[in-house]
Amino acid sequence: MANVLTADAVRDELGALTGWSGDPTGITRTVELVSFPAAVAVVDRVAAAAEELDHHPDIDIRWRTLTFRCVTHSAGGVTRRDIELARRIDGIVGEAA
Ligand SMILES: C[C@H](O)[C@H](O)[C@H]1CNC2=NC(N)=NC(=O)C2=N1
Repeated sequence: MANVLTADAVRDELGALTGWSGDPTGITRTVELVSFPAAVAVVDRVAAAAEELDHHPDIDIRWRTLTFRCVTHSAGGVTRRDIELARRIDGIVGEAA
């Protein structure tokens, strides 16, 4: 359970993110884009950010709706790496169509 955040810490971090919910087992955000290509373009940019961070979200793609889930699989819970990835995803989504 190395560096997995407590429930209180996750709650505090969620307050500074946009539209995320969850707990120490994982944090999730669902967004709707204007089209399927726009959603896939967001996924492509998130993929680049994930590679930069070497930290990858679980991604569910359903037409224009994307659901991102962040958890540090090797730690078995939410760590600071997930918070940073979520912050990067918020930036990408905020700039999207
Ligand atoms: C070797 C590489 O650093 C690890 O496999 C990384 C890759 N991306 C990852 N992403 C996530 N979400 N959890 C991990 O434990 C993880 N581990």
